[in-house]
Amino acid sequence: MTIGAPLPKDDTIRSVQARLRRPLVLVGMMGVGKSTVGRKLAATLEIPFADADDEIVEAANMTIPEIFDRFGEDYFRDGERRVIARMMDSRRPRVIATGGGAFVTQETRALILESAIAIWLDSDCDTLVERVSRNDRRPLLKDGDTREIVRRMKSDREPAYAEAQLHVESGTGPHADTVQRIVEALDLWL
Ligand SMILES: Nc1ncnc2c1ncn2[C@@H]1O[C@H](COP(=O)(O)OP(=O)(O)O)[C@@H](O)[C@H]1O
Ligand SMILES: O=C(O)C1=C[C@@H](OP(=O)(O)O)[C@@H](O)[C@H](O)C1
Ligand SMILES: [Mg+2]
Repeated sequence: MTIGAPLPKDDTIRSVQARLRRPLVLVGMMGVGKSTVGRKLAATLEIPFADADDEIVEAANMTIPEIFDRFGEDYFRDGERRVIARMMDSRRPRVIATGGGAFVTQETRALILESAIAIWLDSDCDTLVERVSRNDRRPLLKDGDTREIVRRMKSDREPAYAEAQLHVESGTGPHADTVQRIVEALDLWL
């Protein structure tokens, strides 16, 4: 009997670990699960995890809503690009979760594609809306109807996300299901 979500087979994990030579960078819409799935993916592959948003907060010594409020989105994107550029300096394998807009900035996207393996995590709008509604830490959602903003943003951003090397569904099941799909996609791709 299997209890809980399936985990990738040990030999698949070991085979991916042995062939991984670059960081894995999770990209995709806010609420898709980059931060939470990313942490679990890193634990599964026994490699370090970092969240670019956390590094921006640390570097600026301000929360993300404070940065948007005081300096605006362009300033945030510039800081995000610099933080991610620094993170790409080391090519050692690790998992990096980005904020949803990072891969949409052309220069940041080019940096990631050159140095890492980008994995586009994708969910339908209903799932995204449900997940982002769990907290109010995302400044781009504060003015207007969340469903409408998410729908428009997803459609605007999809051409950029589609440049990622891998595309993996982050469905309504447990996080471990998404981790399993990522490991399987890497096993085929590497
Ligand atoms: N199967 C799942 N995959 C990803 N996230 C999930 C899943 N189930 C629930 N969530 C939740 O969705 C919310 C958003 O996840 P988060 O990792 O912060 O997304 P992101 O970093 O992409 O904005 C969190 O509360 C997370 O626990
Ligand atoms: O999609 C975006 O533009 C943003 C997503 C957020 O990160 P998550 O994708 O982790 O929510 C954060 O970087 C900021 O609020 C902007
Ligand atoms: Mg996140």
